[in-house]
Amino acid sequence: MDDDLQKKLAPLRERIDAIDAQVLELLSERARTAQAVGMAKEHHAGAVFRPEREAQVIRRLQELNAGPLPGQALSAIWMEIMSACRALEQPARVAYLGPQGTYSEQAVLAHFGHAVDAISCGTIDEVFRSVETRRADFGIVPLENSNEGAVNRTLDLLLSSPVKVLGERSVAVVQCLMTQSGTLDGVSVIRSHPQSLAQCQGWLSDHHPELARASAASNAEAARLASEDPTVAAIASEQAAQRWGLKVVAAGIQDDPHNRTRFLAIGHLETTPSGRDKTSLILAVPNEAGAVYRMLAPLAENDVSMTRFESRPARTGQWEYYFYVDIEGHRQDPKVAKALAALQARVAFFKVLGSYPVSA
Ligand SMILES: C=C(O[C@@H]1C=C(C(=O)O)C=C[C@H]1O)C(=O)O
Repeated sequence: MDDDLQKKLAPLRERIDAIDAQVLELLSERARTAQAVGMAKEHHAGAVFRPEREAQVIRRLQELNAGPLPGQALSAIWMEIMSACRALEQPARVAYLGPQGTYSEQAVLAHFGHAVDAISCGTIDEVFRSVETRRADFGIVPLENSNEGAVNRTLDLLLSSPVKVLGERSVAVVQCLMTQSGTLDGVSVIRSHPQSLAQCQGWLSDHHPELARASAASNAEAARLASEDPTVAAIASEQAAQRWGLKVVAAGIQDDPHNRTRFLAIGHLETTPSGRDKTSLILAVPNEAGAVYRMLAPLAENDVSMTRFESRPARTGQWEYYFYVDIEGHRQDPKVAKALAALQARVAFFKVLGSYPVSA
């Protein structure tokens, strides 16, 4: 390295070393304090993971932040700090739709941090079952994709399962084309989950109309298959490429550059209000004129905003539907509580899936 540069860097690096030592000292102090919280909770049989508190910690730091680090970087750093502190109390066991390298795994790490026992499941049903039987403390399930719409299996299981929704996490979907060699030489087929193939169909038709497309159980499974067969290319996340030792041929090939998937965190916890929350409900009304209008009136009357409305056939063969409704606010907020009480009195079916912090 050139001498001049060396001279400039040496004192700056010394300064960084000194700062890191201070940061470490403070982190250790924070971890000891979190352990004290853990002991108090154990004494009172309180839950280790408190989503509303974690949301507040991150929101407060976002407000305090004067830069230069962007807010997103702070959130990611503090998520890991809290994850490590939590793990001193007890590492969370989190079930997700595997295998490793799926966007679901990314959602686990973004929502709970890396200091967790991530349990890979073969199906969305298995994720729910793992939480219900308490093999896992929490689960992460895909709810909707900004391109492809709702994940129906998740909607159906939310209806029948006793688990609660305790958080949401949106993950940017960046689809990558990958092979063993990093080129498409000798490749005859592109494999991926059908939803991912659908998300990239414009790009594939423009760039590689000659290559056959075939479905795989998951993107990560497609990557695994490609790692065993040089004639297979996979569409999956960059993490899957790393996991299976593949090279990326093209990145960001999804037709919509803003493609995102929203996941829900499920478990047995009831969260308390964090200050900015959402409540998810399932409702049904008799199949008659004006019923949906009347069903929703208590929300408007109590000034509660609806942020999502989705219907799903009730499978009675009668053209009846379940409505999946998200509203702003926590079920313990007075105006939400009032709206929900009025709503419950007018519907044929009423289920609160949970109230939880709006994700940053
Ligand atoms: C330390 C606590 O326990 C966990 C860890 C947190 C943290 O590290 O800040 C926050 C909430 C909990 O998930 C707490 O409840 O305050």
